[in-house]
Amino acid sequence: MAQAVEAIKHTFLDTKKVRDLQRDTVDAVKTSTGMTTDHGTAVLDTDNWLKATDGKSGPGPSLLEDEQARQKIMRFDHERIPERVVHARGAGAHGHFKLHKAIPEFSYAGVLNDTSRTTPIFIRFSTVQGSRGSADTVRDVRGFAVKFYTDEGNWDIVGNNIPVFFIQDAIKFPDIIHAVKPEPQNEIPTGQSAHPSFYDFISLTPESMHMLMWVMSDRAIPRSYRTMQGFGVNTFTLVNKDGERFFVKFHFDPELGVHSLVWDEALKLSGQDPDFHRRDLEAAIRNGAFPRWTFAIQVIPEAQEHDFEFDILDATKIWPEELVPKIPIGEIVLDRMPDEYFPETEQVAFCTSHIVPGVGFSDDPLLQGRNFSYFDTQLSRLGVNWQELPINRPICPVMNFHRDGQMRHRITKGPNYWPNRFGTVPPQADAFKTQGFIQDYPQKIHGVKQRLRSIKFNEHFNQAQLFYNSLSKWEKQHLIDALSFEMNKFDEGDIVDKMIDRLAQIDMELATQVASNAGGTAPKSGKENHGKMSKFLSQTAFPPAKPTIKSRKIAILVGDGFDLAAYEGLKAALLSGMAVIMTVGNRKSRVTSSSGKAISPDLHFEGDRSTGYDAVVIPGGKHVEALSKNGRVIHWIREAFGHCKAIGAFGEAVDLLKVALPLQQLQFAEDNSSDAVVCSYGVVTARAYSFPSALADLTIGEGEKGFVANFSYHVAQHRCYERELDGLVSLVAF
Ligand code: HEM
Repeated sequence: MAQAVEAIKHTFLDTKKVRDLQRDTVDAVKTSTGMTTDHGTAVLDTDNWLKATDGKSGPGPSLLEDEQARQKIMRFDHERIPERVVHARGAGAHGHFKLHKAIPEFSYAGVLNDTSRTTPIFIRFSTVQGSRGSADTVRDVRGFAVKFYTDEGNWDIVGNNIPVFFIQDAIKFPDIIHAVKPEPQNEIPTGQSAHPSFYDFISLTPESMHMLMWVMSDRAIPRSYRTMQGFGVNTFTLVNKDGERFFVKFHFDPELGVHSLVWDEALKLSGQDPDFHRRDLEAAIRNGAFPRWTFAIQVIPEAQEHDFEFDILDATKIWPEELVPKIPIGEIVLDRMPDEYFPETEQVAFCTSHIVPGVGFSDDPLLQGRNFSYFDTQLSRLGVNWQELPINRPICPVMNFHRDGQMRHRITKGPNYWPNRFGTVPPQADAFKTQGFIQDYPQKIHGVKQRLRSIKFNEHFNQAQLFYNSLSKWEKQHLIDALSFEMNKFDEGDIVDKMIDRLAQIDMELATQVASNAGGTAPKSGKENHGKMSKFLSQTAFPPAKPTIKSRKIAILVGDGFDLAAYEGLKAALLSGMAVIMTVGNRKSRVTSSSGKAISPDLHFEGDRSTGYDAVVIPGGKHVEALSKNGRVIHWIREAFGHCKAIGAFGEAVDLLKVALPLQQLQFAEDNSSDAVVCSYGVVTARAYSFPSALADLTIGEGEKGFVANFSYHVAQHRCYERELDGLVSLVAF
């Protein structure tokens, strides 16, 4: 799908990492050099292999001696490297971190204390299950991995968009991943957990049930990487100058609020635009709508480790914000796309073991295993010198006696061992001490070796219940629908029944509905639901800071005879709110307005679908007559309605909506002489209309004067799920 975007000039921050990468960046377009081999000699012909010929009857065999041809083929033969064993599909972007609030009381880390710094970052978002070529919008956890290039070394927070994990101990990671990846006998299904192996495993692994609730919720089908929360998941520690230690969890909250696709839309997008999320990220950054997240921490002093009914080192548990409030301390911003995917996004390598002084690990058994796994996997994916790659190397000096190995880049003069007679490159313990810091926190440990888990790790359902109870009505229904969809995909009834029994330990109503939908046996008994709720778990708890249409994608539908003044006024008003506007017409070549002037739409109805947009709007004009008889246009409107998106129409176009959505419950503007705006289930209509003259002051709000103010408000609300709750969606075919 072509996605022309309105180009708005923007600049990225020129950070130390941006400058560092320039050392290894060349611009093929600007170079004055002609083509050369890898060893620098001139290439004369890149189209014809050197052939033996008698000079009369044409070319004979290709000659092995042709070094240039051999090099070209051999280089190509070895272009691929192993994809990541998990999180293979991803998209990355550069940006920076600004600390707003220093936290010396918790940590002496420079990056968490110096508010004057701009710390460069690189983020890679990913799906977990699918291979590199799988679709973006599958139901899956999303990776949210952040590399901070701090002045004290690289710090990686390798998180997800879900705050808990499937398993408690890293030793089970290969099992859960084997179970969720495609079935071993046929490599089916790609990018999906809807298969018996996954449900077999989790029905036998009750610690997975909390995470399962999150994965079956709308969190696992985000609208955009830009509308996801990020969570460090594991428990880390912070140490302050006085040697006091704190447990910490890391959070990223999106400026745009948390917003998801609906399942039918996600399924369709997997085919219509498998690159939906990476395209969205790139479009936003190139348009200057830089994605932003607040960086926040939750902190528990070491002495309070055992004060909770759950174990704070258990990665299948959250720290409810009612008990441990989040402290916002800074902001991350993404403002630059990579110049080349492979050397940056593919070769970036994150390690949970990459922390900076002032940040430490905890005994979280999942984290401890991760600290081994990431470093280890980079060895086979990238080789032993992977930390020298431009995207991975720190911006601060690196100096040690690690040497050699494949693809060693750096040349170091002098000794390669310690101690040496020059006293060169000493360990920095003394320097640390004189600054009053401790590098290795003297943590007390138990004295017996056993394969065991903490007793509190045995409780698996309280927080699964808390999450389920905290969802809005529509979120609960989506979760039930998701489980019903997934378990519809296989016939192993015993697995379904085992799952129903597990679900009954969360909520009887949930289990009963899924059993009915997925053909399982209705549960007879379960665990009592404690009924507790948290205010911070539903997506509805994370609206945008203020209503905005910034970076939202809006389609304006037009056909021959559209009202040009109305179209131009509408477009200008929406652009002033920094929305991304695409005009979709009955063809891409010139569509003529009622005044005779023509425009060239960005796309045409057949070549695009409503799924790629946040909202659809139709200006008035005579085009309405033809559009009302165009099945594809009717489908555009019905599909946007079914996916609960804001829909707007004004002037004659209100009649088009009445044809497309003939539902008694919907109200439309009727009085041709009035500019009153009618908002009904996120469908916004007005007969008479005018547009704001001072476009810089686009007002957004329900009940404000004017069509655009009200339409924009409903776009800003993301979706109108009341349509589902009141049964309107099921009345429309889409
Ligand atoms: C808290 C639970 C976990 C979270 C939040 C998490 C998150 C992530 C993320 C975001 C990535 C992708 C990094 C990138 O974009 O390059 C990743 C990759 C990976 N994870 Fe995890 N993971 C978790 C648990 C584990 C565990 C328990 C293991 C193994 C013991 C593990 C092993 C791996 C491996 C091997 C990769 C591929 C890394 C690469 O090739 O660069 N993960 N994980």
